[in-house]
Amino acid sequence: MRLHVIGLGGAGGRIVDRLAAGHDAEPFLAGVHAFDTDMDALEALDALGEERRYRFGDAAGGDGLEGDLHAGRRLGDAHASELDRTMDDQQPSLAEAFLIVVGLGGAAGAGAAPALAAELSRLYDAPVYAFGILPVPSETDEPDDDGPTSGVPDGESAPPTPHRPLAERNAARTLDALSDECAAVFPFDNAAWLRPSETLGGARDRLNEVVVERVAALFGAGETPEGTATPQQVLDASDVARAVGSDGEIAAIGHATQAVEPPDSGSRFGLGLFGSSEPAEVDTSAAVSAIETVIRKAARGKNTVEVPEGRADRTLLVVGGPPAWLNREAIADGRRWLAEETGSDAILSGDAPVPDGDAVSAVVIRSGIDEPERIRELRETIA
Ligand SMILES: Nc1nc2c(ncn2[C@@H]2O[C@H](COP(=O)(O)OP(=O)(O)OP(=O)(O)O)[C@@H](O)[C@H]2O)c(=O)[nH]1
Repeated sequence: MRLHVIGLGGAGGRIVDRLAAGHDAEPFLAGVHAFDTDMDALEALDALGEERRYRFGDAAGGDGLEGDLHAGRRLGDAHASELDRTMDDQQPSLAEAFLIVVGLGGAAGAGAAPALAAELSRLYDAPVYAFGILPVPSETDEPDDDGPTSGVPDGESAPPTPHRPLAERNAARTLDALSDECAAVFPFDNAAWLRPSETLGGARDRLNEVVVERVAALFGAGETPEGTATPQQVLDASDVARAVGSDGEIAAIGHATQAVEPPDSGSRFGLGLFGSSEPAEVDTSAAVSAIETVIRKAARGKNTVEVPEGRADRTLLVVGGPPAWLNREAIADGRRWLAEETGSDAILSGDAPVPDGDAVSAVVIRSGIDEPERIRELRETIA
């Protein structure tokens, strides 16, 4: 689908910069912008040139807002239409969906996100989704000279986790506001993805790569390069919209890939007998097993946010890979298995053929889920 992605604040900017670096040439990425009050943070971006980044909010004097969410909200309200106008050069009216990427514990991004979501919803028919990064508990801990939140001497070890005493409360408030303004919210639980020895500062590039990989896997799935055979069940923007709904519900993304031999490699299965115009053959049991494994891993592996009991009202399954590997029966079996696994009545599914691919992949979206534990913890901070 044609997606217009907006990164707000430090985290949002770094993530969309990485998305642009890895996926700029792909048709799903119709527009990318990074907006921040902090000039230095914007200048540190690599892939997004001047024309795709924009500093707003003169009142912030070119800096971040250091956690002051009220100030962030005021700036967001004052500048939402200016931010929308900044997007005009990338034809937002053609977008089939908008995705606002933002670190929920901050102030500049989290403050501006609800107002920008409201403005985009008011101006365009396309759904506005949010990808909201949840803070880690150690951000609110008091700095401790020996702990991971302290300064790190002489750059010997990983950069520290910045101290943000208001991060959890900002996140809880912003989640609520985004649920009111967005069609759906995809939380990403930094804490669940952080390894025990890591600090947020040291791990952020790795975490950002996971976010980018999932955004691309979901929103890039329906886009086949020109000249590709049409998939049997094309995934489009309305499938995603139906799966995640329009009421601001929380949704989780699972994703897995498994390497397979390209069908035209002429070795194990193809034997080199097929010309390029003939479909290559793949051993059926190998295809069935690859598809079954990848669907299970996407469903049971680590999701963007933990789903209590794995249960969901609605589930979307997208299976991708070289067309010869997309075994219809295995996909149908996978759908049945997933319906049982999630207790979903509605399982939507689609294909994402990758003609020259060397892996099969599955994306599983769960929507209509019980409240994840980490989100309950965050909400308790403002109860
Ligand atoms: N995954 C990930 N999370 C980040 C990153 N940077 C910050 N975060 C998280 O996002 C939250 C907000 O940080 P920023 O995006 O830097 O904040 P900001 O919106 O610029 O707001 P202020 O700094 O308060 O002006 C933090 O509390 C962290 O939880 C990052 O690069 N990757």
